[in-house]
Parts: sequence; C-alpha cells; structure tokens
Amino acid sequence: MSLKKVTMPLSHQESGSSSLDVAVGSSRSVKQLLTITQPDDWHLHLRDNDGLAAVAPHRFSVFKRAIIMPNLKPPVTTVAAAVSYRERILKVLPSDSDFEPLMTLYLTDATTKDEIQRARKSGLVKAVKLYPAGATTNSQAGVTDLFGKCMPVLEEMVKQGLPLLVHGEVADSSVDIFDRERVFIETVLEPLVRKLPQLRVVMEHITTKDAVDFISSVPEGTVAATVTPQHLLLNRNAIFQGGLQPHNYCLPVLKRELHRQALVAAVTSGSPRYFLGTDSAPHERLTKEAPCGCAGIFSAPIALPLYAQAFEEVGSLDKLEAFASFNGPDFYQLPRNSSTITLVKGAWSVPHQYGFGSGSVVPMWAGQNINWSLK
Ligand SMILES: NC(=O)N[C@@H](CC(=O)O)C(=O)O
Ligand SMILES: [Zn+2]
Ligand SMILES: [Zn+2]
Repeated sequence: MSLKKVTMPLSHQESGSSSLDVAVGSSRSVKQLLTITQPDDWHLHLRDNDGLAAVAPHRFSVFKRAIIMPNLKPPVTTVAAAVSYRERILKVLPSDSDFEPLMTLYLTDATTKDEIQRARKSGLVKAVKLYPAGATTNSQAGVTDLFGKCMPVLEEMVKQGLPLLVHGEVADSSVDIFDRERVFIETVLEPLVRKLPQLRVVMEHITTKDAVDFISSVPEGTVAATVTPQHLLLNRNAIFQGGLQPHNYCLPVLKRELHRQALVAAVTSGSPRYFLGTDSAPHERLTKEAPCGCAGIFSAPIALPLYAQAFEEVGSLDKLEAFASFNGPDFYQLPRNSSTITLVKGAWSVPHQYGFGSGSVVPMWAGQNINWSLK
C-alpha cells in the first residue's frame, strides 16, 4: 500500500516533534496519524510477582520510562528493597525492551536521612512517596507525623534534590471523602510549601479545581502534578452510572464535572506544571467486584489513547506532546526521550478484561469504543 502523507505541524514549540499526518491508502480510506516524542508515565503501579508479570508487558512498548510506585506489601521503604524490586521488574521485560523503571521510596515515620543519601547515591531512586497513613491502597505503613518525625528527612531531600510525591488526601474519616484533597492542600501542602519552599513536590493524581488553583499559586518548578486519564474523562457520576461501578472506583475518588473541566483546562493550557501519570492500578477483578471493593483503576493498555481522546475532545491535541513527553522529564531534571510513537485515529472497542495472575483485571473503558490506537 502506498501512503501519501500530508504533514501539518501541530505546535509551534521549537523542540516539539508532534505532527498530525493524514495518510491516504490505496483503499481510499483516510487515516489520521499523530506522532509524538515517546512519552513517560510518571505514576505507575506495577505490583509484584504474578501481578507484575501480567501487567508489565502492557507498558513497555508505549512508555520509555515510568515512576514506579512503592506501595507493595511490604512497602518499598529502603534503597535495597527498591533495587531488588527494580531487578524483578527488569526480569519480566522482553529482552529487546529499553523500558526504564524509575524507582521510589515509601516514606514512613521511621525513614532516615541516611536512607535519603543512599537513595540519591544509588542513581536509581528518583523520588520519595508520601502516603498519609490510611489514605489509600497499602498506605497503612504511611506517614502519621509529617511535620514532626519526617521533617529532618524532608530537609535532607531538599539537600539531595529528591522530589516528594504526595497522595494528596487527608485520611481523617470525619472529613467528607469528596473534600479530602482540598483539606490536604489547606492543612498539609500549603504549610509544607511555606516551611520548605525549596522542596520539589508532585501532587499525584489531582482531582480538583482546588489543586489546580493551588498549583498555579506557587512559583513554577516547586509544585507540579500528575493527572490520570480517568480524572480527565470521567466525573463522579461514572461511579453510579446505571448501578454501582466498582471499576470506576479509585482514590482520590472521581469528582464533580466542574473539577473535571478544571483539570482538562489545566493540562491543555500549555503549563509545564502538569504531566502524564496514569496511576494505572490493577486489582484482580473479584477484589473490586466485592462487598468491600479495592480502589484503583487499571488503564495501562489504553492510557495513551484515552489521553488523546481527552485532549481531542477540547480541540487541544497539539498540547498532548508537552504533557505526555516534555513536562515530566523537565520537572525531574531528566533528558527528554528522542524516540517517537504514532497514534492512529479510528474507533476500536476496549477488551472486557485482561489476564492477571490466575484471574483477570478489568480495564478502564472496558467494552466501550475509543478513538485512537497505537500504531
Ligand atoms: N489510586 C488508587 O485508587 N489506588 C492505588 C493507590 C494510589 O495511587 O492511591 C493502588 O495502589 O491501587
Ligand atoms: Zn495515590
Ligand atoms: Zn497510584
């Protein structure tokens, strides 16, 4: 088949390689192709053991690098544990894969300054993750005394130039679940940024206009945020659409439409403060379809098409490349990727499930049509 290509530059960024191509095949079908610098995933759960073996292959062809979350059982609290987890990840990669796992440490009240120094020296650990104890999946060992016991460690992170990644919700059961991000910003993040203005912070998986307002109020390069596909495409109605939908339940929980719109406006604004972090968090189907179902949405196999759909819905495909491929490495002070990937426009139906150990995992958007796929 011969392809005739008409290339239209999508953005005016000098360093941008993003282009929208129209490929006309001999079958006279017209296809839109979107080529961008290969993206990275700045928030990913790869799990361990059987789960790792099952979900890992979904990542490695699309994303060049990923920040690997440390909320295993037991959590990854030491550099030694992070190094051995990294080796287990590398073992399940196909031999020709050049995927690079970027490791993180799970902050606890007992984390030491020495561990932070070792983390920096290792070159393999790129950040430290704060889970307020009880806020989300496997956060029981998380922090209970951030402004007390953890303060010397946070100061050491400033010295070592390691960013703090936060699950930005208070775990206080007296706070309404839809307000927990806003209250975290008011009671933890604002005071933290005031105390340690040089600490670089990533608010992970933001869900509210409050988070966007806070991030735009601080100097560039201090607080950034990852945004998931579910928080760009779904509002809280999706949890209750036609009955309880456990596969649309994640933490922080989906919010009102006004918050979704604020997130879409933020990621398509061209601001470098927002970058791609899927928070793809697989749980075996029966642990979600249960009387007390787990929080976490599995988006790995379809994440990039979902982001493309979200950007396209508001006519901002030209902003996808910076969000997916530039802003993350720039914040982490890592080089941008030099490889590219191509998305093809055309509807296809997302599978109802994927294998997961001896069971299965249901992806986001299961059974629904999506407009983009990977070439
Ligand atoms: N996002 C989720 O709902 N779940 C994540 C944990 C997290 O990122 O908070 C998980 O590990 O399952
Ligand atoms: Zn989280
Ligand atoms: Zn997560």
